[in-house]
Amino acid sequence: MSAVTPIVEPGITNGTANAGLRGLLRRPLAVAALIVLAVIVVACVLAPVLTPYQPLSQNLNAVMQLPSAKHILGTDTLGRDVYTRILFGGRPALLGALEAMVVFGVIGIILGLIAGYSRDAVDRVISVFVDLLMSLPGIVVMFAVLALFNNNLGAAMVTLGLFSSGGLVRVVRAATKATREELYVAAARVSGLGSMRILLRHIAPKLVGPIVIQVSLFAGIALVVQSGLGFLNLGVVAPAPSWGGMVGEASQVISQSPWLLVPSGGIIGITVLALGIIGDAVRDINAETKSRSGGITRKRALAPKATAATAPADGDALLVVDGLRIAFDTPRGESEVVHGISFSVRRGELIGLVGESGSGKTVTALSLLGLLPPNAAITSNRTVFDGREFTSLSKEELHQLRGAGIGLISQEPMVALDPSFTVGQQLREVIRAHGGISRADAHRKAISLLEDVRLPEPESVARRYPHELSGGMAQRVVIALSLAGEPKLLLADEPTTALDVTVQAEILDLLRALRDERGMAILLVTHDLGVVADFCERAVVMQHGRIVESKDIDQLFGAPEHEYTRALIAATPSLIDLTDVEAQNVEVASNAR
Ligand SMILES: Nc1ncnc2c1ncn2[C@@H]1O[C@H](COP(=O)(O)OP(=O)(O)OP(=O)(O)O)[C@@H](O)[C@H]1O
Repeated sequence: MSAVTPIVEPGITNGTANAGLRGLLRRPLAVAALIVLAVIVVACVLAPVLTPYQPLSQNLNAVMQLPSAKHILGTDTLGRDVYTRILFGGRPALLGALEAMVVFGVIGIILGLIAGYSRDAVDRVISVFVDLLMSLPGIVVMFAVLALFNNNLGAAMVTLGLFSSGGLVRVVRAATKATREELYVAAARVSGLGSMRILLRHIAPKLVGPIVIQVSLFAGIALVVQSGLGFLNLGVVAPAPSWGGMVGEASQVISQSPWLLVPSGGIIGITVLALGIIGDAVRDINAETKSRSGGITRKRALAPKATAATAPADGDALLVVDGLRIAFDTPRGESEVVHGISFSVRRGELIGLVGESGSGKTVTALSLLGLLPPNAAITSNRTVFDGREFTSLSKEELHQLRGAGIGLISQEPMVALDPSFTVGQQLREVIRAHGGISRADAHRKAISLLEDVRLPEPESVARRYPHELSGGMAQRVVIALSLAGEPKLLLADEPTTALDVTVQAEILDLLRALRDERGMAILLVTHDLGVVADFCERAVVMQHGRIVESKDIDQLFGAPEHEYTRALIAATPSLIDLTDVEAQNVEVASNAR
């Protein structure tokens, strides 16, 4: 066991220090906690000018007095002014907590950043060091240090900070690992920026939220430990004032003067509470920032607008989208990006939604799952999935649909995996969320899903953290996660964009094989006509938020009608030969008829 294990937040912030401070100032409770903390710190620092008494001066004629105008918090067993002793006693308490916090923060942040950013050997060495720190009984070591260093409180607090820093190293390491996989970090690396600059400029600011949470929570813990030492008359030795020592003295005379426990215990409680409130507020701000930037928020429902689009016939369609419009509320006003599109997906069909960047493919797909950010307004005449009209579904039903009826594979597999949990833990969590089964059954199903997505050594993969996977493996894990709810429709948003060419082909082969085995439909969102030609049976072509053409693949490539489709084909050189062949096929077929 480590000295103190801070609470590990799996979330990773995208917030900046400024946004965090603004968020704090918008929360009255957090502002009150900040003010209380500031007043306590300033009062302790300015103690000599805020009180006419000395902390050690005794008056045996006025012992254990209740608060009065002369002694606003009363006097103790030796007639010393309690208010004065609290002010002076706060100095070692706050200084000790600060020392522990600095050591905790510096070691946690530096080692976490280095471990998270470097690969292999350095990461492994730091991880072993952290494991070692966390396995040693830090509190016992702290007592040994006190004995060794002649009751030196500073040395004890440094020891506490060091032995508690393992948890922070892990949090920062996981957050750094996730952030370093972001596309913009890769781009910065490719553009020749040095590691130190990338770490300080691109990664460290993203970690401010989790670090502030951990450090503020630890500060409270350090203060309690420091007070505990004072209570045991260690570190700050009587008659010198310390908050813990004052609690100890008050508890000895609790039957004669119960009041004495109030100011000494109260100041510790108030300070720890203020630190806790600040930590909680930062955690809330962090979660809000994350959900805003991650866009995992339910869509804003509006009344459907009339549309000129023709409603597709349901027939044996699994999904029917009729007159879908998507608009974003932006600082420049409302901007409609999808203008009343209609299309359908048949059961078990491999269908492509294709178009250039910005044509509205992704927002169309995400709108089906309610995954657009809150500034999106979605309207449609009708959206029917598996015979059920979306607008008739309650929040809970729509939530169940996500993952169960419709699965999602995102562009960036690493973004879809939580860096703080192993593959097995994440799979088990999703499996158990879908069907209340036992842990052991969930584990068996997780392994079988990993086998289904053709991952070798599934047991070993299940034990790994996301950062221990290659891009192709991570995408297979994401596919396994999306299969956990046995969806009827899989939305695959550019599932191969982040992968190299050979892995891309393997992932597409896997998706095709899974469709054959499970009979689910796959809606592939892509800008790559080559992928569409290779994978899909039918394609819907989008341009500027409108569908310009929707056809079976042979027809689309053989006889493209719209000039935009022709331009897209012409811009994909590998397809030009294919279209010649397809054109001949279409011609032969029509001659035969
Ligand atoms: N949160 C948002 N706020 C405002 N506009 C947005 C938001 N998200 C997307 N858009 C706009 O919606 C339009 C369609 O975006 P979408 O991501 O669907 O394009 P896409 O066809 O998938 O392109 P890409 O392949 O580059 O992702 C774009 O003009 C984009 O700027």
